[in-house]
Amino acid sequence: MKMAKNDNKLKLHPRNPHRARYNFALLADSCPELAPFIKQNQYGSETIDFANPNAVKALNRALLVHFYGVLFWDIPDGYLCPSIPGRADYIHYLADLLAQSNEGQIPRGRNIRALDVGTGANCVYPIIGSQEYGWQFVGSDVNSVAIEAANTVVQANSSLKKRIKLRTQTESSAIFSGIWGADERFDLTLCNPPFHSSESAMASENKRKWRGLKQGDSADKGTLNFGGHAPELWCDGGEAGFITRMIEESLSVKDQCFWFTSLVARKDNLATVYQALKQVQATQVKTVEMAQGQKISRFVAWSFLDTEQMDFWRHNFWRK
Ligand SMILES: C[S@@+](CC[C@H](N)C(=O)[O-])C[C@H]1O[C@@H](n2cnc3c(N)ncnc32)[C@H](O)[C@@H]1O
Repeated sequence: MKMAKNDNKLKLHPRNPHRARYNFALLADSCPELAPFIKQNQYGSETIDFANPNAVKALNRALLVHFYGVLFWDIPDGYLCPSIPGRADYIHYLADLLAQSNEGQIPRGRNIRALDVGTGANCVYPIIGSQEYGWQFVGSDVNSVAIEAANTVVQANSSLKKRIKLRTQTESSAIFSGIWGADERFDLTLCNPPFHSSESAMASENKRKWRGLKQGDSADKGTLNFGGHAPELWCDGGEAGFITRMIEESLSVKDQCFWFTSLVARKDNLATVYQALKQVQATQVKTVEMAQGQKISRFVAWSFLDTEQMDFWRHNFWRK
């Protein structure tokens, strides 16, 4: 089992455009609604109040318009307002993963198809992936309100409309079944799984994080998930349970995907994930570490294809 490590753990991916400090003046030029939230911190630098969900939402809108040309983006009240820099990192490391099987070249364009499991109302992974690399995305979610909100964003932006489709998962315990067409191929699947195992576990963890935020921890790059509608953030079995179900289901579409991947936020869950991958006899398994603000995150990637099948795949599907 290979463990890919970053040279500098606290830095975002080299291609991540959010590596530099936020230039708030430039961002407010692109999105004037950010301006009223900009203030000076104790060192005289411009910042916003990262504990204020409206300020974080305005920052996200500014980042999405400035870096990704997304002219309209919104989420319903209480839904997950993601940290854009961290989400972008996962996409760039996925591009590297594909490049490793493509003579170092990142495959770009509409031939590359990705499935974002649990895309949420924010639809941020498909937005970043389609704008950075031209990939096509299907975003799935069990929450129909989230799917409707994501679809409103996609339909409002002509650059997204051609590349992103949304599908509702009607069976809450299913991951791929009901979403993945009989002959459908995906080059990648990605997922930021529901993390907590119950609503009460989520409430106590959030309380702890908010206390930390008020004391100034990890506020600068917006590493916390602001908002977050309860069912977005928890499921039976928590993160480990969700990923285990995904691994089990991946077996049924094993020849229709190049790399399956999922974030694993809690390091302690890796052992369970590796055990599940052993059970299904995945041919290749990689763990890729990423820096997300102050903490290290990671995703696990698995495939049922061997290198010969991967060569066949890229010649057939990526070179058209
Ligand atoms: C932690 S949120 C991630 C949202 C978004 N991708 C992000 O990173 O901000 C997890 C998402 O998974 C969705 N979800 C839960 N069970 C699911 C399932 N079986 N299939 C698809 N989505 C599911 C939730 O509704 C929620 O939107």
